[in-house]
Amino acid sequence: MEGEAKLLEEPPGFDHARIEKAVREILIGIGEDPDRDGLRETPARVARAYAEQFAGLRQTPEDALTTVFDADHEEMVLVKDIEVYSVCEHHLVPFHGVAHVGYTPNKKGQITGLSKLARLVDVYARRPQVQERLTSQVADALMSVLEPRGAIVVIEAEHLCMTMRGVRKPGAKTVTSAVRGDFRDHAETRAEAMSLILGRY
Ligand SMILES: Nc1nc2c(ncn2[C@@H]2O[C@H](COP(=O)(O)OP(=O)(O)OP(=O)(O)O)[C@@H](O)[C@H]2O)c(=O)[nH]1
Ligand SMILES: [Zn+2]
Repeated sequence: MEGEAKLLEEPPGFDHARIEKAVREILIGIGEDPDRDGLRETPARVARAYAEQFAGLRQTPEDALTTVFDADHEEMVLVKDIEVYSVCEHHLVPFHGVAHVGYTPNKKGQITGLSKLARLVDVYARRPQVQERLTSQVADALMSVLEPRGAIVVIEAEHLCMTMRGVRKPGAKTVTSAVRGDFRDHAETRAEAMSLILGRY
């Protein structure tokens, strides 16, 4: 699948004990005392938080796009401003922003539940990511599961690794897009989607 991350064939089950052990080591590594009151439960808390933040590693797009309806609608469907939280794979710190996800139903007029598009974003956002891959994975998954005539995904995000550390440029926004099918082939369809995304309609 285009843009698909190279993951382990079968990602192992989530290993709480291993994460707890590693977080304890990190605390020691930064010069902290992992046995002091405030930190004693931290390794277990981090493991629970990671189980949630990285739940997408154990999910497939089919888990998200569970509902497909037949509707007499072949025009564009776009859900914009879907809040997205992910974690950059370089520094394991968050990047967050909004995703806009659209598609044009196939000739059979098959559509999916609107919430399912947001769930699909989460399947890929809840993994160590780069924004570019997240964007194309959502577009490719939509194409392969729903088989629409086209798909468009635009993500606007701020990366905390550029804000709170490193180059320290708060406010810098990264915009990525992936267009498939008729959004790639027809400039007018793409322009219509972009004007809906930008609120110029
Ligand atoms: N293309 C892309 N780059 C990203 C993303 N998230 C973080 N990065 C970048 O990944 C790069 C990693 O660069 P390195 O030079 O290996 O790491 P570093 O020394 O911590 O880099 P600085 O962040 O510049 O301090 C940085 O330029 C980050 O801004 C992303 O989603 N997409
Ligand atoms: Zn980063």
